[in-house]
Amino acid sequence: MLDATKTAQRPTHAPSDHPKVAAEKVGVLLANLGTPDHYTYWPMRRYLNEFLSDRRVIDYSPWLWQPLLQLIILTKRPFSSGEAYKSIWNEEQGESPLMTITKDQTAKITKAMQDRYGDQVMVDFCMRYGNPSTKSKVRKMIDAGCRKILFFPLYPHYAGATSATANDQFFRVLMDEKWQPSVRTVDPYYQHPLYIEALAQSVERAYAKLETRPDILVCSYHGVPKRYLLEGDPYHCQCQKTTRLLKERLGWGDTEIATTFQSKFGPEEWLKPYTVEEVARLAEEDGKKNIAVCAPAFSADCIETLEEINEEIKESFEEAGGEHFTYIPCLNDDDAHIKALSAVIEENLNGWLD
Ligand SMILES: C=CC1=C(C)c2cc3[nH]c(cc4nc(cc5[nH]c(cc1n2)c(C)c5CCC(=O)O)C(CCC(=O)O)=C4C)c(C)c3C=C
Ligand SMILES: [Fe+2]
Ligand SMILES: [Fe+2]
Repeated sequence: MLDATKTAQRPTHAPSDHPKVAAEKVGVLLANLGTPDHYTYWPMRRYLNEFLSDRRVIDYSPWLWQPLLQLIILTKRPFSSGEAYKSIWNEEQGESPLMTITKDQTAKITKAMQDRYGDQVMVDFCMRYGNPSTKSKVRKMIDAGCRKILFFPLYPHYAGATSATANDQFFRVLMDEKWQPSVRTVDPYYQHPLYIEALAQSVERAYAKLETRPDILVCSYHGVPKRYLLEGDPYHCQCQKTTRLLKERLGWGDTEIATTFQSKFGPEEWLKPYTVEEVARLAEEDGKKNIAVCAPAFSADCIETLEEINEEIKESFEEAGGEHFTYIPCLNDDDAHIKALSAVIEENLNGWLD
C-alpha cells in the first residue's frame, strides 16, 4: 500500500499527475528474452554483449569471463550469429521472428483481456535484453496509471538463465521508480493443463498433415550447463515432466517420444542428450528415418528453432541417413496457446480486479 506521507513528494511522472490517466489500471507485462535490432555486426554485438554479460546466464567470474567475451567471443560470434539471423529475418517488418511473434501474442492477449476486463487492464511486452527494454515498459505502465503490475516471463519452465533473470531485471528497474506499483510475478506454467493441451494439439495437427507417421517425436528443449542442474536449478526436471505430461495426454508409449537439449555454448558439459547428436544417433543406430521435432521450452519461434532446429539439426539428421524431418512450430499465437496464457494471467490476477 502507498505511504500517505509520501504523496506530498509525488514525482512529476506520477500516474495521478498524468493528464491522460482517467482511472487506475492493472498492467500485465509479458517478457521474452530479447533479440538483436538487426543482424549486422554492431547490433548483434550489443545484444550478445548484454546477454552474455548476464551472470545468471554465464556465472564465471567477470575477471576471467569479460576479457574472453570482449576480446574473442564478441569479435567472432556477431558475424556467425548474424548470418543465422539473416537467414530467418522478417525483412518485411524489419525485425526478427521472435519480435514479430511476441507482438502478435501481445495483440491477441490484449484482446482476450479487454474482452474479459475492459479498459481496467493494460497488456504490453518487454524484452530482458535489448529493445523494448523492461525499464521503458515499466515506466510506460506506471505513467498510464497502472498501480498494480503482473510480470509474466514467457517461459514455461523456470531457469536462472531465463525467468529468474527477467524477474531480477523487473525488480531492478522498479528500484528506480519513485511511484511504486504493487507487483506479482507469474510462476512457471510447464504443467498447466491448457499449455499441455495446446502442445498436444499442435503435435496432433502436424501429424494429421503427414503422409507417414513419424517414428518418434523429439522434444528439444534449450539446454543449460549441467552444473546448473547439479547446483539446484529446477529447469531440467520441469522439462522432463513436460514430455511425460505430453506423452500421457497424447496416449503414446515411451518409445514414441524423447527429451533432448540443444544450443550448447562453450566447452562445459550441458544437459544431455544433445539434440544435434541424438537425431543422428536415432537415424544411424535406431533406424528411425522419419522423425518430428518440437520445442516446448520456447513460447515463440526464434533463432534457436527456425535456424538451429530446422536447419542445423535437420542437416545432422539427414547426414546420418535420416529421410523425413518435420519441425513442429512453437505455439506462437495459436488460439490454444493464447487461451492457455490468458488462463495463467487470469489465475494470477485473482483478487486484483472485480
Ligand atoms: C550461453 C549461455 C546460454 C544459456 C545458459 C541459455 C539459456 C536459455 N536460452 C533460452 C532461450 C533463448 N535463447 C536464445 C538465443 C541465444 N541463447 C544463447 C545462449 C544461452 N542461452 C545465445 C548466445 C543466443 C543468441 C543466438 C546465438 O548467438 O546463438 C533465444 C532466441 C533469441 C532470438 O532472437 O531469436 C531464446 C528464445 C532458454 C529457454 C534458455 C534456458 C532455459
Ligand atoms: Fe539461449
Ligand atoms: Fe543456437
